[in-house]
Amino acid sequence: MKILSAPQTREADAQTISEEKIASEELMERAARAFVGWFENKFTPECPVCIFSGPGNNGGDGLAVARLLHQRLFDVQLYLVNDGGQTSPDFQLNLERLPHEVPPHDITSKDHLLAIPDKACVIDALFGTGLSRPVTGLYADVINWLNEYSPCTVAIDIPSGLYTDKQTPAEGAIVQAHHTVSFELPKLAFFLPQHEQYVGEWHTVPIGLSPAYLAEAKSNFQYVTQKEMQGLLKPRTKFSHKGTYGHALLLCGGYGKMGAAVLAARACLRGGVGLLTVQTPAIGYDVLQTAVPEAMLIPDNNRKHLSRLLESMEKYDAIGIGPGIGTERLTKTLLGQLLATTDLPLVIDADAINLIASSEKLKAQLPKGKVIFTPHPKEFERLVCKSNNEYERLEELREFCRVYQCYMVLKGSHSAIATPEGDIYFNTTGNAGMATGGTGDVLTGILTALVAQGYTLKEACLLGVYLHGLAGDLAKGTVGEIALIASDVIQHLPQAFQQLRRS
Ligand SMILES: NC(=O)C1=CN([C@@H]2O[C@H](COP(=O)(O)OP(=O)(O)OC[C@H]3O[C@@H](n4cnc5c(N)ncnc54)[C@H](O)[C@@H]3O)[C@@H](O)[C@H]2O)[C@H](O)CC1
Ligand SMILES: [K+]
Repeated sequence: MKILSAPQTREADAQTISEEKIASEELMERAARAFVGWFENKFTPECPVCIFSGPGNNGGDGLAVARLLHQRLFDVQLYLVNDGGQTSPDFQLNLERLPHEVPPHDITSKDHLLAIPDKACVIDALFGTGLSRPVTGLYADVINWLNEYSPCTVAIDIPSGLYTDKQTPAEGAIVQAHHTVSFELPKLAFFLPQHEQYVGEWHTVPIGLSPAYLAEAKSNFQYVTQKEMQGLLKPRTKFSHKGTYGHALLLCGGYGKMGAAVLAARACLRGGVGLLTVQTPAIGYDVLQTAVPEAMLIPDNNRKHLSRLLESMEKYDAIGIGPGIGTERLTKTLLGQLLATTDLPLVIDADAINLIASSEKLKAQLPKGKVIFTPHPKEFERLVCKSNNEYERLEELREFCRVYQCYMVLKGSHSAIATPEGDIYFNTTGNAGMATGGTGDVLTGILTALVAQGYTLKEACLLGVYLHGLAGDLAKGTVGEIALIASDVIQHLPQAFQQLRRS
């Protein structure tokens, strides 16, 4: 699903109004009703509501919400914050529609701010997508005060002060919302970890924006939905056999790091691969054969580290390399030989990324259109570069994938999947419990399995990352976030496949 920029949101708005031949105030009413529908599911009328409206249409939404919540028996206090600027026509209209039981209180100085009741919910309707400069002055005073004293803040459309699709200048104040209820689609800003403290939990509510506009709009940013992922999942056919689902080769493990190999191998098998061969240092022989009996094992000549590339790779369909391999010189040589000789698709993770990061020669050997990298932010920094903020990092990510014609999964709370064409997809499954050792090895196993089964590299990235997160979410349901370990993710993969198939 596309993510729109702030100007595109305005265009979508305008096209909807013209196609449906409605007045803009009607779209605002729809938006307010959609917000109130969400709000009523979350809060009861026992909860006092304080609404802070700014001068534009986001403020107008706040006024309409005040009226609708009052009709639904909520106790509403309404504050109009204005430093002397113009108000929008739809703001004016909704001001006139307010019932007399909801008198607006003007806030034109911070001295006008009144204490917020302990159990109140604050609705932030100061600014939305029309924010045109960093928030300072009176508005910043109000935002800073809300951030300090509001027990619970729900932002309408976007936390006020946060830019929709670019870096917010450091001097701008930003609301720290607990919930953000965005109209129709999430904003790009919601997917960046640097904004977690502002966005809180985000939700979307449909307001019927023009489907034609949404279909035609060009955007390099998308987010992954369950429906799209369900469409990617291939069914198994009755007359299939293990050969139908590919043969994966995993190069992983090292002295003291055999766990990484076990996790990757188990995840690869649970990812649906037909056959799996694992090459590990000799020391891993007993470990792998005992822990993962379904996998075939080729021990390396070297006891502790991978050192020798297999002579023939013909029977394999995909190779995963990296978990637990270390950065020994011999292993680096093996990786160089692999990059230079193979025409198989490669999933490159962990120390294999670090090895490539340390060598321009290895980077130059990367086969075009054949590689998926799966770095976490530190590995990304080594492989690509450091960035000043997460927007800059997204640009660096796109550029790297374009130059090297590769795919990359930048792991994080909304993992970003970049393609050689310059598109970035944000994943929507997963949870903080997955921030634990070994979950990356699990992802490598899943991706390798999907590529071996014939999914394109892009499909494998999207589906694999989605399923990995979904399995993590299901695991959270049984063990919670704190105690969750990588093996729990593997254990819940079967359920994740089943849930996606059924959904
Ligand atoms: N399609 C939709 O999603 C719908 C969105 N709606 C809501 O409308 C806002 C966007 O409204 P807009 O009037 O364009 O912008 P804002 O309310 O965000 O603010 C504009 C207002 O504020 C002034 N301003 C901008 N930046 C600053 C600043 N830093 N300091 C002070 N003043 C500032 C600017 O000059 C204007 O006067 C969207 O988010 C939704 O909430 C509609 O309800 C319909 C559907
Ligand atoms: K807002």
